[in-house]
Amino acid sequence: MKRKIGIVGATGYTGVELLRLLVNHPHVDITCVTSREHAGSRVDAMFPNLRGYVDLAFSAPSDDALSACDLVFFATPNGIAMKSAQTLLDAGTKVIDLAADFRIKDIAVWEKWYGMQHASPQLVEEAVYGLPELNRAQIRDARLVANPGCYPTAVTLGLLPLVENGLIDVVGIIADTKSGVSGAGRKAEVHTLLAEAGDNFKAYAVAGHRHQPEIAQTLSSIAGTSISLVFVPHLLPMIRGIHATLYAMLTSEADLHQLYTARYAHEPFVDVMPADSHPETRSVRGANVCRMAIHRPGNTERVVVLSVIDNLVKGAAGQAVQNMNLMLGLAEDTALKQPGLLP
Ligand SMILES: NC(=O)C1=CN([C@@H]2O[C@H](COP(=O)(O)OP(=O)(O)OC[C@H]3O[C@@H](n4cnc5c(N)ncnc54)[C@H](OP(=O)(O)O)[C@@H]3O)[C@@H](O)[C@H]2O)C=CC1
Ligand SMILES: CC(=O)N[C@@H](CCC(=O)OP(=O)(O)O)C(=O)O
Repeated sequence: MKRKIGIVGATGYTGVELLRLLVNHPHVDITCVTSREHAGSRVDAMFPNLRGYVDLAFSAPSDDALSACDLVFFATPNGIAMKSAQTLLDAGTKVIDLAADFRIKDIAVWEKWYGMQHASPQLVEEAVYGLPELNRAQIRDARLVANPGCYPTAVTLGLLPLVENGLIDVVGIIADTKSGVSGAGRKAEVHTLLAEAGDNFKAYAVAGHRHQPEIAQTLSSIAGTSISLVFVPHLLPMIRGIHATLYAMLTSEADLHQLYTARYAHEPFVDVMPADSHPETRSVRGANVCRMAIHRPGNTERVVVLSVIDNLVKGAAGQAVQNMNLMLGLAEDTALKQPGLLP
């Protein structure tokens, strides 16, 4: 029997990406898609790429309607899923939040970075951080999954083998990251206008970005000690993609390429390229893949990892479907095996 799936916020960029991936999923039926602004409109009127695939209209979000689903994705701004999650879980509906409501375990830290009071602090401990390469077994048993942020996915996967093996200095790691404008969502904002973001390149949030504590939480818990990480995001004049350039100082010698290939040998959605390669964002466009390569410039103690993802796929909707497959006891790669879109 097919599982019933709901998507809250189905008119946003991650919402429509969930739709694109799930219409080809053999074991699920999308039964409820919400939008407050476009309630009553047909999905394929708004998204013609889905004509012939989806015979549904958007409805206003309602916990009653969503509770009839087996699993609900929240592809909504921060602070929305936390208001409905308890009701849905009580009704037996599993929840995956693509926003950050359940990512940070320390509620005071979350409230500081997200500027609001948490509405469901009782659920934060239970929520599983949805990075399958780290938490696969717990995700399988989870009712509530906090899908990781886009930058944290690229950065954490890029540093994981080094941190797990205690090979780098945990002070002074640098994550120099760049994102395409779809990372900012579909809502109208001046800084993502073509005339503002096009033919331009700039850093932002250097003083502090909410993904820094998310990355530090994960890496610190792996390292068993507090990690210090400088995280600098930049906005690139492209639509999809994240490129993370990660710098760390080695404290022990190891064959790093061998370490990475062994760590990710059985991971369906992590690709380690030959050492000294240069992964391109376009190679993962539309694909649920984190592609990376390891460098030791000048054979010094400095290691440089290059890690790329599509922010909307492995950075959001694709990773969410990967988590859904695990939570529903399905093959993890169902509906997710496709290469990136070149050129
Ligand atoms: N874009 C990206 O690359 C990534 C995004 N994320 C996270 O995923 C979430 C969704 O992002 P994205 O798709 O880009 O966002 P968008 O701004 O593109 O879409 C947001 C969606 O949420 C709905 N929505 C807005 N406010 C509410 C509300 N109060 N109640 C219910 N629905 C609401 C909107 O529809 P309507 O207003 O009509 O209801 C819309 O469908 C965000 O939390 C984002 O941080 C995570 C990783 C990557
Ligand atoms: C380019 C851009 O603006 N990116 C967004 C981050 C993406 C995002 O969606 O944030 P979450 O992953 O935490 O949900 C930003 O920096 O705020």
